[in-house]
Amino acid sequence: MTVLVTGGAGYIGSHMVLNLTDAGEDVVVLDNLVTGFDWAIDGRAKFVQGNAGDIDFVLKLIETHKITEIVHFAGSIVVPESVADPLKYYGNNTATSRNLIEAAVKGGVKHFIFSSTAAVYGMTGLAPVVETTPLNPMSPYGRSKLMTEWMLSDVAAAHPMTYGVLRYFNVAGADPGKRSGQSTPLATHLIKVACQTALGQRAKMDIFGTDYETPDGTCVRDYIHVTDLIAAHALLLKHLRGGGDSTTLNCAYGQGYSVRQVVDTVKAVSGVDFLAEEGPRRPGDPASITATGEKVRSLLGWVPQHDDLNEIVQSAYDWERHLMVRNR
Ligand SMILES: NC(=O)c1ccc[n+]([C@@H]2O[C@H](COP(=O)([O-])OP(=O)(O)OC[C@H]3O[C@@H](n4cnc5c(N)ncnc54)[C@H](O)[C@@H]3O)[C@@H](O)[C@H]2O)c1
Ligand SMILES: O=c1ccn([C@@H]2O[C@H](COP(=O)(O)OP(=O)(O)O[C@H]3O[C@H](CO)[C@@H](O)[C@H](O)[C@H]3O)[C@@H](O)[C@H]2O)c(=O)[nH]1
Repeated sequence: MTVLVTGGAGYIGSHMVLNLTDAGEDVVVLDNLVTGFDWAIDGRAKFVQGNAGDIDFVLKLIETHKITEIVHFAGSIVVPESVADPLKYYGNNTATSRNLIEAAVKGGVKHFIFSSTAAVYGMTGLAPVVETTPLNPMSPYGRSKLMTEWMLSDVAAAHPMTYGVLRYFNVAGADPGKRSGQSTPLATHLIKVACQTALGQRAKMDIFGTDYETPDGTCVRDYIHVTDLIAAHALLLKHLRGGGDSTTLNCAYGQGYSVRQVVDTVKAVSGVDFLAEEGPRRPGDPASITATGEKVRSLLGWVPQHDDLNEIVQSAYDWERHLMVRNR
């Protein structure tokens, strides 16, 4: 059994690679390094640089390395960028995934795990969503991911491949052993940006929108530690290998935090009272999105170990400091 991890040089994918290699699995990473880093790929995995949407290239990889499962992280991930440049997202998310799935079917891959997103739900109100909540994505990013979910469902009905879709909520934090973390210097994620500001890498940060219908007027998100998220992937892989049915699961804790709460937590953890300027809304942002995570707990026996905002922020902050030293 060899697992192909697309996007394994990126933030979340590199943590999946560590989880698999720590468990003694054979892993091939396919990444074009557009946002990822080769140094983030664990040395026990084989790295191939290339495009996950190149059918012939991927098919050859599948045959050469006897790939039995694909965990597909590769893609473009910034919600406001998808509003400004939708074709990039329909290209690198929907079309790339379509080609990768074709290669998987042609190569006889048994199981396929896909990184989907909370953004498939869109505007949902303040109540936590469940997997059956109607899907109404409000950004091209969310729609580009939902189309891949639909393709997987159709393909698995027609071919002998099972799949797992994991809808991630807001991922943050780093490997406890500091082997990887969110490393993109221009990342747009709130916790990353706030940590960079606390460390003086940015003169200030912006709070995008203070007039939302939420308790303090700023957007609410369900932040999940990357280690817990990857544990859900490992359990899902086990489920599929054991003959479990294809499934779609929210990955979240069921606890929402506002932008202001996150900024305050980063200030408390870092001890720095940095400047967070209130500004207009950012395009494509839903006001609030949280999920209970009940299905992933009951189906896979997932038990989060790091569901504490202070711990998540501390982990992200420690990684940011580590990166500063590393990049000096
Ligand atoms: N970060 C989050 O909070 C979050 C939340 C929900 C879903 N996701 C999804 O998780 C996945 C991983 O996100 P991330 O935060 O690790 O992002 P990332 O940008 O760090 O990682 C993406 C990786 O994919 C690679 N890549 C991109 N396009 C490729 C292509 N066509 N062929 C080969 N490699 C390619 C990049 O070089 C990078 O290494 C994405 O699919 C994203 O949509 C992320
Ligand atoms: O400098 C910043 C950055 C973000 N925000 C706000 O913080 C919230 C969270 O934003 P961000 O961290 O960029 O995450 P999302 O836009 O919610 O998207 C992330 O989380 C989604 C799942 O919920 C994933 O699908 C996306 O890939 C991932 O980027 C939003 O309200 C932003 O407007 C700010 O106010 N200031």
